[in-house]
Amino acid sequence: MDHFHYRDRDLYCEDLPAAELADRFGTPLYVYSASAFVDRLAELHSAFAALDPLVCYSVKANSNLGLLKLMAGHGSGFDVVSGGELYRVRKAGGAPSKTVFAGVGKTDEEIREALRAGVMLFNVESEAELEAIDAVARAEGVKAPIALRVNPDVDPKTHRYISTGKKESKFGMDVDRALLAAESVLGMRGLAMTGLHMHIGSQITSTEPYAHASARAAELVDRLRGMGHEITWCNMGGGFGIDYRGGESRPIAEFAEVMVPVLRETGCRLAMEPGRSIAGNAGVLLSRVIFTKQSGDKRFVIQDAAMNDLIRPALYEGFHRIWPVRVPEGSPSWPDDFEAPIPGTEPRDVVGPVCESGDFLAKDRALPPTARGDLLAVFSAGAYGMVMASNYNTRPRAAEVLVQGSEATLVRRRETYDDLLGPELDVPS
Ligand SMILES: Cc1ncc(COP(=O)(O)O)c(C=O)c1O
Ligand SMILES: N[C@@H](CCCC[NH3+])C(=O)O
Repeated sequence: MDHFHYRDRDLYCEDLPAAELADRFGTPLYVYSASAFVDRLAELHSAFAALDPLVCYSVKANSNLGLLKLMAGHGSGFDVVSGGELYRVRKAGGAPSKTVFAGVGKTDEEIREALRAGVMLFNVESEAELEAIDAVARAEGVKAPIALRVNPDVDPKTHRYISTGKKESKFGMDVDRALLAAESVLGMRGLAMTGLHMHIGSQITSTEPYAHASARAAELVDRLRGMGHEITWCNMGGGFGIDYRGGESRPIAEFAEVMVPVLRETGCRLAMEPGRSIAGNAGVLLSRVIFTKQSGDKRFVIQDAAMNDLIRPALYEGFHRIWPVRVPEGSPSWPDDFEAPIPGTEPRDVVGPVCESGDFLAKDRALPPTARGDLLAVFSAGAYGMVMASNYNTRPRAAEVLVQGSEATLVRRRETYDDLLGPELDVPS
């Protein structure tokens, strides 16, 4: 099922018209399709079934409590990178025993909390971190289950800001260092190395880097076992790319095709940490046009979603398809190709109200004529959208709504100005 689709000229999320959601909950508004989350989880499970997989949904992509609850209810595990994310997972009823904890800078306090919660694996990113976890675990009288995060030195051919598996990355350890570290783990009483971890980057749209990484992983599992480590988990991270423009992603089954035969040889269970490939196309951001204007030859659409709501265009030159919620006559209800000329459109910059020239959602984008009050939909906004939102310009963060069939549940209300005062303290005069 196509979770977001046009019926005639109106955008729907599952069985609900997007315009109705915008009227009911206000804009800007993040709209998520529950079925999109659940279907994608099922697709991952079935593609990798031969490896008895545990999908650890990467909370950083979208940490809305309602969504975490939905995922936990469907048996998902979680990938967290902070004490805060672990706290949210637990609040949502997620099982720590299905939760992996990554991050290059875990504090002793976070390590202790995670140990007490009983996380499934710490993904360890440096020698210094091994020592820290060992010390905390011994003080707690337990053994911490760990996996070394190894950089297989493959180029994932993605944006440089979201490439992580190269030798020179701040994440993980290169293979040689990891092997030395693995030797030293044998002498650490607070650690039990039960897994191997890799994550090579994000928004990866070819299978080749995964084929390389899987081969390296299989080799390494052998070597670690040779040293005496009982490796039972192979965690290949996240990173599967999605369609932002349309047509660039690969089906999950194609990634599985290159990974499964290699990893099956290890006899390990597969853990994975998909974020974007689950959440990305399960969400859209709805906005309402405030004004239109022309400056020189440029036409601007000023709408109420800004860089504080969705920073990907400003930060990574991220491309998000934008199309009216109700498409006017004379334009296609859904263009086949957003980068080719589209009849009934003119190039426009879609910008927000924030006081920065970098506050844009799209530049020179083909859009049908729009007027004050019209609604726009910004697609593929379910991952790294709301989680990266801020209150810049003292703008309340958007509401989030979860749609299932013809039911809409508000899973986060729009912030009020009072919410924005937060824990800030009045300075005594
Ligand atoms: C260690 C780790 N796991 C999982 C993810 C999730 O990646 P993605 O959203 O691309 O699936 C990331 C982010 O790149 C990550 O750094
Ligand atoms: N925030 C990035 C992805 C970060 C990947 C996290 N390791 C994006 O929006 O594309």
